[in-house]
Amino acid sequence: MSSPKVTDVVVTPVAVMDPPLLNASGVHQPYQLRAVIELHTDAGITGLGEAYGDDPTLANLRAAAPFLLGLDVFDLNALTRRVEGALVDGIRTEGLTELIGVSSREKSVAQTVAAFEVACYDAQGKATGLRVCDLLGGAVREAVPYSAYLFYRWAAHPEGAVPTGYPVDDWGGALEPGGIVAQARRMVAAYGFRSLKLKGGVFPPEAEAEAIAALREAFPDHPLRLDPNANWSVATAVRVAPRLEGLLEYLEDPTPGNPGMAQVARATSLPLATNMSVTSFAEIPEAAALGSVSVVLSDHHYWGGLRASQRLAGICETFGWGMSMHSNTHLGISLAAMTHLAAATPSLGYACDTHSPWQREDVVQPGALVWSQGSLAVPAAPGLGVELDRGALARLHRQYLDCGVRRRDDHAAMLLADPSWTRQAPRF
Ligand SMILES: O=C([O-])C(=O)C[C@H](O)[C@@H](O)C(=O)[O-]
Ligand SMILES: [Mg+2]
Repeated sequence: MSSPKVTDVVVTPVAVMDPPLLNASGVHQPYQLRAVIELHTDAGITGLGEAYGDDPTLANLRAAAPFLLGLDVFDLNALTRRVEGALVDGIRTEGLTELIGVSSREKSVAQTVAAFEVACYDAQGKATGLRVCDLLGGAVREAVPYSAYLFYRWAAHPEGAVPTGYPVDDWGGALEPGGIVAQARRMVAAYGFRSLKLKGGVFPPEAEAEAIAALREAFPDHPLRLDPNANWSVATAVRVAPRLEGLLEYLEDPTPGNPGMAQVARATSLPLATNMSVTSFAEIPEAAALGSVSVVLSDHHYWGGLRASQRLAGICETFGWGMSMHSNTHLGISLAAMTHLAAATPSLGYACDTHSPWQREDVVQPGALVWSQGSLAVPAAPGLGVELDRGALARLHRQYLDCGVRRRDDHAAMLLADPSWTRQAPRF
């Protein structure tokens, strides 16, 4: 078999409708942006990848694309070298959102490599007839558990934020414990999720602790998580965390930075998890020295891809840290990649996050990703096991061109509803 070589790289930005989900930064915009990557090869095989679709990410993907021509899709070290070489000058380092930690040059390179690496793996699988999880060392689980991602939310985006005819979803608002429990009941009934994660940092911690208590009462056996996205001061977190002991499987990013997280860790028996204070290899030594975290949420989109995520898994094992998986709004290509990675990573023991239940649009053909009892079966077809829906891709690209959103900005979206709103970090 001769290895497929890249002959063309196509990066297509798309916009997908997103509900008004509240978080520490504000509220989700009516559209979230993604980029679909197609690596065409001389073997007639096309590898698929998916990345954020904001302007800085697109600029980096497009800067790297010409350097990939002729790349052997099996030569992932060459991929990294080529992307690093392409981004020497003019790299865009603005982060997607403060909710996934600080931005850096290293992280922007890692994001760009990751997007293309997934597409290379998809092409490798299609060339060999193997699934991506098999290329990653073999599946240790054929069904990957995910958690229900619960959000405080409004029923609809504020007036003026959406074009005429923008369809309101049927989830309704959820601004107090009863609404969160109802949301959880619907999600658990539809998907069978076991772990339940509440996105916090929206209301005062006592109110969010009440929502957790209500979830515990309604779901006595479901592991629970709360993620205030670093919107609590150290003092607040030290006061509130002990009250959550016995209720949560972990508390995610109560407060910013490893030094603050370490103070909280000393004040509670709760495991502290993070996708904010440890989001790159450079941040690991500080976390290990301070003892700030005991669970790391991987995310192949910014850790540098599937191989880098497995490297992270090894480091987590060394330090005795648990591993979970973070999610931003994503489509089916990323969901397939997350599922293959989790299937092939033995120590990824916690149910992964996914925004899937909130998405109403996708670029992949239906049928490959099947939910059962809160888990996704690893797709059976070679590569990632998902196929592009070209009609949907064209429609969602048109939506991107028309919607005017070019960067994620939850703060600006919140200001539309409340012009007096100010971002304080941490707020509580
Ligand atoms: O676990 C997390 O921190 C996230 O998933 C960050 C995301 O950006 C989430 O908060 C969101 O989409 O609002
Ligand atoms: Mg988080």
